[in-house]
Parts: sequence; C-alpha cells; structure tokens
Amino acid sequence: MEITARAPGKIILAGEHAVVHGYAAVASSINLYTVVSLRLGSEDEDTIQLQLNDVGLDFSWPVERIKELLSHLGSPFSSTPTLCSLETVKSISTLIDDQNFPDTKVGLASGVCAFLWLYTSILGFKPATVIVTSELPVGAGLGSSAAYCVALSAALLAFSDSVNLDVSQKGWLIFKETDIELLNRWALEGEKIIHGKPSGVDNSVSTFGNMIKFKSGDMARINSNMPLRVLITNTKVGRDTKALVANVSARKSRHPNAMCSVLNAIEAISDEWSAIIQSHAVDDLAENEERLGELMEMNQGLLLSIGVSHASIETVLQTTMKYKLASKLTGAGGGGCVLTLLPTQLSGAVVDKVVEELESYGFQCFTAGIGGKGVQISFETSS
Ligand SMILES: Nc1ncnc2c1ncn2[C@@H]1O[C@H](COP(=O)(O)OP(=O)(O)O)[C@@H](O)[C@H]1O
Ligand SMILES: C[C@@](O)(CCOP(=O)(O)O)CC(=O)O
Ligand SMILES: [Mg+2]
Repeated sequence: MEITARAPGKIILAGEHAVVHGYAAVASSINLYTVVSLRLGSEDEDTIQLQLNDVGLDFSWPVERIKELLSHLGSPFSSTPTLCSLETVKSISTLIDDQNFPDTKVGLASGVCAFLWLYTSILGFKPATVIVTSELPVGAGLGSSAAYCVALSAALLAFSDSVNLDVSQKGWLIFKETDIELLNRWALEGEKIIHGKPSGVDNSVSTFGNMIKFKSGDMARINSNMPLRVLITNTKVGRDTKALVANVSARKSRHPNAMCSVLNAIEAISDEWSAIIQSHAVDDLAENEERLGELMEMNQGLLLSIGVSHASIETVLQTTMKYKLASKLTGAGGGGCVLTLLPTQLSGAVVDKVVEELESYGFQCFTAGIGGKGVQISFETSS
C-alpha cells in the first residue's frame, strides 16, 4: 500500500526571529506543498530508500545497517515524540557518511538526518521507499523544512499503530484532532534537527493551515476579515535558518537590553497585525492596508537591526518603495524571500511593472493563495 501526504509552506507576516525568543508572530499557510509518498517494502526488500527529487539526492540503506546503529534506542515509539540526542545524531551521521554524501550538498544532510530519526522512531526498521517532491523553494524562507517534516511525519504516522485512519476513504483526508497534535509534535522534533532551535511556528502553521498567531508554543487561529494579497520575491540568495537563528541569539547575549527592546517592538507589530486583519471595519479597507504596510516597513527595519537583512533584500525594498509599496523579508532572512503588500486598489499594470523590474535583477516573483488547509493524506496511488 502507498500513502501520500502533503503539507503547505508558509509566510511569516510579522514576528520571525522574535518568535524564537518567546515573542508573538503571525503566520499563514500558502498553497505550495511538499509531497511525501511512502510505500512499505522496497524493490530491494531489505532497504529503506529515500529519494529527494528537488535536490537530486538518492539514498538506500540496508535495514541491518540501520539496526546496527540505532536498534539500542528501542524504536519504534511512535506515540512519544522524542528529541534526537547528540549521540544519536552522530550515529545517524555515520549512516549518512556510508552513502558518500556529496560535499557540495552538505547543507542538506540535516534534512536526511531528520528523515532517519523520524522514520526509525515512528516505523522502526520496516523496509520502504520514500519519495519527496516540493513546490516550495528549499531554504528560501517559505518553511520548506517544516513542510518536509510535517509531510514526513504524516506519512509515517499513517502507517503506525498510533493513529486511526479510514483507509477506504477517497481523496485528501485530514487527521483527527488528537492525531494531528501528535503529528505536529513529531514534526517539531524533525525541525529541531534542521533548525537547532525552532520556535514551532512553521510546523504548526503547516500542520493546521490557515492564519495563526503563535507565541511560546501556543497557537491561536486568526480569522482574517481582510482580503490579503502579497507578492513573493525570491532573491535566490541561499541561506540557512539554523545559522541565522544562532546569529540572532549571539547578538541577544551580547546586547540583552537593546535586543529585548527590539524584540518587544516586533511583538507589538505582530499584535497590531493580528488586530487589524481581524477587524470588522470593512469600510476602512484602504486605511487598514496602509497601516499593515507601515507595520511591514517597521518590522523590516527591526529585522535589519537584528542583523538578518541582506543586500539582495535591500534591493527588493528599494525597488518596491519606488512604487510606494511596503515590503519585508519573510522567514529567517539573509537572502531568501521578501513579501510585498499589494493593496486591493493597486492596478495590474503597476504589479506587472514592479515584477518586471524585480525580475530584471534575476529575482523570481510569484503570488500564492494565503491561508489554505494544513497537512492532508491520501491512500490513492499518486500518478
Ligand atoms: N524538498 C526537500 N528535499 C530535501 N530536503 C529538504 C526539502 N525541503 C526542506 N528540506 C530540508 O530543509 C532545509 C532547508 O530549511 P531551512 O534552512 O529552514 O529553510 P526553509 O525552511 O526556509 O526552506 C534543507 O537544507 C533540507 O535539509
Ligand atoms: C526565523 C524563524 O522565525 C522562521 C524561520 O523560517 P524559515 O526556515 O526561514 O522558513 C525561526 C523559527 O521561528 O523557528
Ligand atoms: Mg525552515
């Protein structure tokens, strides 16, 4: 039997980085998905195979070799999301080294480590083939790491003893409330391997979908009363969330008072964002859009002050500013993607001009549906 799971990426509208330190953030799912298909039993019966199509990596581990390094952990323990200890990361790294991991792709090794941890913890040592494909740019601030961990956790849990699913149902299905909490906790353990110190906002919005306000592990759903349109510009400058998050923490320990003031200011922006977007004053749409734009500019200024902007991001800001459009980076920054608010009254001709100018720098612009469903699974064989 084969199972397919899909989990959405996200945009952070306000509060990235601050959320790692316990301050509020506002995030929304987008309709770009990472898809994981899982078939139990592999062509070569005694292996666990992982195919990462977007990054051109293929792995095949003999089950016996995995058992040799990890069976002392007592897996599977699918109902108990557990931190992957440093010692276990080392054992998993040995398994990755066995596969002659290409030096040029070493940044992707933590994702493979997260796979092996989630796989063996949830399903143990059953042979299988797992294929990952994504519509999200990898490492660009749209939460590909979370979507990867959420979709993997969903596919694995669907085959575990810990969740109850009706396999006869057709189409995309959602998990029951208790099962989805378990899934989200496993995804967070995967994110910890990739990010070091994730806040949990990315995996939560990918798991539950919609727009959320997130603070210190608690999530509140936001019911948006405003149409929201943003342009996403991928600067294509590669960056790594783990390093950026660690840099912000280091700056915080060097300047605790100044950084706390900045992070508090970011939280005030997230609070105001969520109040405006939920406001029922539909007559004030243009005014509210203007206020959201101002908040985005302020949030971007504060992100610059904590050291996570980048020359490419500044180029996007300067370009959109010429058209009086507000922008901010989204996700960890340091490159990656920038959001530009597109007010309802803005003409298509202006959007086309902005996109043309941004793309002339080699950036890639696109729009995405905001606030759709979270993780889903299907028992129908993908074609
Ligand atoms: N489709 C994918 N295939 C393989 N690895 C992936 C995929 N999506 C995410 N990853 C993992 O997530 C990492 C990128 O995560 P991160 O730096 O947090 O950026 P973001 O989450 O913003 O895309 C990659 O280095 C890789 O380990
Ligand atoms: C910087 C941060 O707030 C968001 C990171 O998002 P992304 O991995 O860049 O998509 C980190 C976190 O919340 O865990
Ligand atoms: Mg990430």
